[in-house]
Order: sequence, then structure tokens, then C-alpha cells
Amino acid sequence: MPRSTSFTKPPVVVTVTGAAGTIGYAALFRVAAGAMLGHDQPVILRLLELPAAIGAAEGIAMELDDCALPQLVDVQIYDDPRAAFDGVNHALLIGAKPRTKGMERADLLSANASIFAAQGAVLNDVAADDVRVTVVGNPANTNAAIAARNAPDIPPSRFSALTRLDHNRAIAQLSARAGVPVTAIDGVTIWGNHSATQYPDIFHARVGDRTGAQLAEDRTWLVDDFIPTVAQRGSAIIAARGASSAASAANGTIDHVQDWALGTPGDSWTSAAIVSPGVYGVPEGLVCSFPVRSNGTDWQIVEGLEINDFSRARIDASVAELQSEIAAVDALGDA
Ligand SMILES: NC(=O)c1ccc[n+]([C@@H]2O[C@H](COP(=O)([O-])OP(=O)(O)OC[C@H]3O[C@@H](n4cnc5c(N)ncnc54)[C@H](O)[C@@H]3O)[C@@H](O)[C@H]2O)c1
Ligand SMILES: O=C(O)C[C@H](O)C(=O)O
Repeated sequence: MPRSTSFTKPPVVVTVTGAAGTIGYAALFRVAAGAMLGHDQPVILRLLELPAAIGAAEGIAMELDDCALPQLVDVQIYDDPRAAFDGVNHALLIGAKPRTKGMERADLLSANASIFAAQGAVLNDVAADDVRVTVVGNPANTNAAIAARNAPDIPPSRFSALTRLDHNRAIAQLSARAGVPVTAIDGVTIWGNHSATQYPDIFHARVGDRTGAQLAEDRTWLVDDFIPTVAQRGSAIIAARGASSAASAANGTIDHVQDWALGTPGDSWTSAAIVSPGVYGVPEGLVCSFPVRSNGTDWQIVEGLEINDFSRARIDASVAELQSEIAAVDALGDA
């Protein structure tokens, strides 16, 4: 139900697809409470779901009401993407099938590609001029590429896919390894695909009073422990909880949009999958994870990082996988 409160800033429209799913449920309350766009930013939440999940979405809307959140202007529920995306400023594309044990994320391509093709086309028609799209549904990079290519009137730079969860996982692992707080770590990069081929690069990192390059001198730890732990964390979570990550994925989504919309602090950078302009040897048009900063409007790739042979081989392998996913989409024909 719309609130009668008067608000100091114009509200921002945030549409969450798959709103009644596990990530949606973990994200909505924090978005509504101001964790994503700021505690002074009024928000209209649009919940897009499949018809079968509209009842669940209505229950979530009741719970959102019951939080009496000061900046939540309204909660609106849709099963029609055209209505849900009309005038949207931030589209969080979460709704898609998750993988289960034994699957790779790319196995979801045929199930999920058509969702992102259709939603990209609708966003193209009805979204706000300043729309920013964050794709979470897997395989996230390629789904973002599909959405972008079905939205020819929206600049490709407005599409991104979530690798912030991987970035946060890398920081947590480094913190445990080096015995320093997460706040003492920066300069980490996730390169490539949100998949087992992703490359968490610590060669430019600061880890407390050490450098990532110093930690990387222990190649056994780097190759056999750190990189596979980060890259295969999603599988480890599925094996442990019987379902894919949800609260940490919601948290990564909120961190990603917060940095995009409010800017990355100081000189620090984060990781996001964005449409490649053809830098760092990544072919133009692929949605690839890079080191990025935001000025509050656009992502900018951190330029000039030296890429050593160890990193080059791993980035190239992940880029090759992204190319094969796009080839698979082309073969599907409907995306
Ligand atoms: N990029 C990442 O870091 C990351 C992390 C975790 C999960 N994921 C992915 O996010 C996706 C969602 O995961 P989940 O655990 O919330 O799944 P879930 O099955 O719990 O929820 C998905 C929801 O999406 C809805 N949905 C499906 N198709 C839709 C459509 N066309 N329009 C609107 N809603 C639709 C379903 O009804 C369901 O409620 C999965 O693809 C999962 O693999 C990505
Ligand atoms: O691994 C998955 O399938 C879910 C998600 O992408 C994750 O990284 O946890």
C-alpha cells in the first residue's frame, strides 16, 4: 500500500525479478531499508514474479509493510514484465532457475536464455532513460550479454552482471589467510566469467601490510587452495546446504548496485562483469569481469594494470569460456 509520508528526494524505482525466490527474499528487505541506495533515498519496489509465485510475492509485500520502513514509498507486484519495468531506474534481474548439485552454471543457458532475451527487449521499450541493469540469474555474464543485445536503444554500459559475490569471497579468504580484517584488503580483481574458470587476481592487492604478490609467492597455496576455493565456492555451498547461495548473493547484489549508484570509495576498486570495450585482451562485446571503479553513474575499468604470464593464461581461459557460451546462445537461435 502506498505511504502518505512526504519524502525529501524523488523516489527511485527498483524492479526485482524472481522477487519471491530465495535471493529475492534475502535482498528485498535490505533494499527497502536503504542498504543499497542510501538511507535518505526513497524507493518504490516493484516485484516481478511468475504467475504461480504471485501469492508468495503478496506475502512478502505484507511483510515489507510490516517493517514500517521510512524510505519505502510503495511495493507493487507484477507478473507482466512490461508493467514491472515501466520507468524502472534499477532492474535487478534475479529471476531464473538456479543450478543443482552436479551442474555447471552454463548448463542453465538453455533454460534461462529466453528469460533474458525477453526482459532485455521489454527494458528497451519501457525502462527509464537512466536505467541500470544488474544480472544475477545464471549464467550471469552471458545472460547480461543476451539482455543487452536485445535492448539496442539502451547503451551497453548500462548492463552488468554480478561477480561481486566472487570478489567478496576472495577478500574473505585473503582475510583468513593473512589474519587481517577485510577492511585492510583492497586491489583484488575477479576476471572473466562467474564460473569455475573465473580468475581471482591478487597480484595488485594490498593485504594489511603485505602485498598480494608476496602472498602469491606461495604458489601451492595460490593454485591449489585460494583460486579453487574462490572459484568453486558456489558448488561448495550447493553441496553443503542443498541449495545455491542466497543471502551472500543478495549481499553481493546490494554491494554491486550501491557502488554503481553511489560511487566506489577513494581509489579502491571492485569487480563487476561489464560489456568489454576491447581492453586487457578481452574481445569487445563480451560481458567479462574486470577491475572497476564507479563515479556514481558509470563503471570505469581500472586501466594500466600489469598482467603477468600466470594471470594472462587464466584470464584467457575464462574469456574462451565466455566466447563458447555466446556461441552456444547463437546456436540456440531464440536469444
Ligand atoms: N551471479 C551470482 O553471483 C549468483 C549467486 C547466486 C545465485 N545466482 C543465480 O540467481 C538465480 C536465482 O536464484 P534463487 O536461488 O533466488 O532461485 P529461486 O529458484 O529460489 O528463485 C527464482 C525465482 O525466480 C522466479 N522466476 C523464474 N523465472 C522468472 C521470470 N521469467 N520472471 C520473473 N521471475 C521468474 C521464480 O518463480 C522464483 O521465485 C539463479 O539463476 C541462480 O543460479 C547467481
Ligand atoms: O554457484 C551457483 O550456482 C550459485 C551462484 O552462482 C554462486 O556463485 O553461489
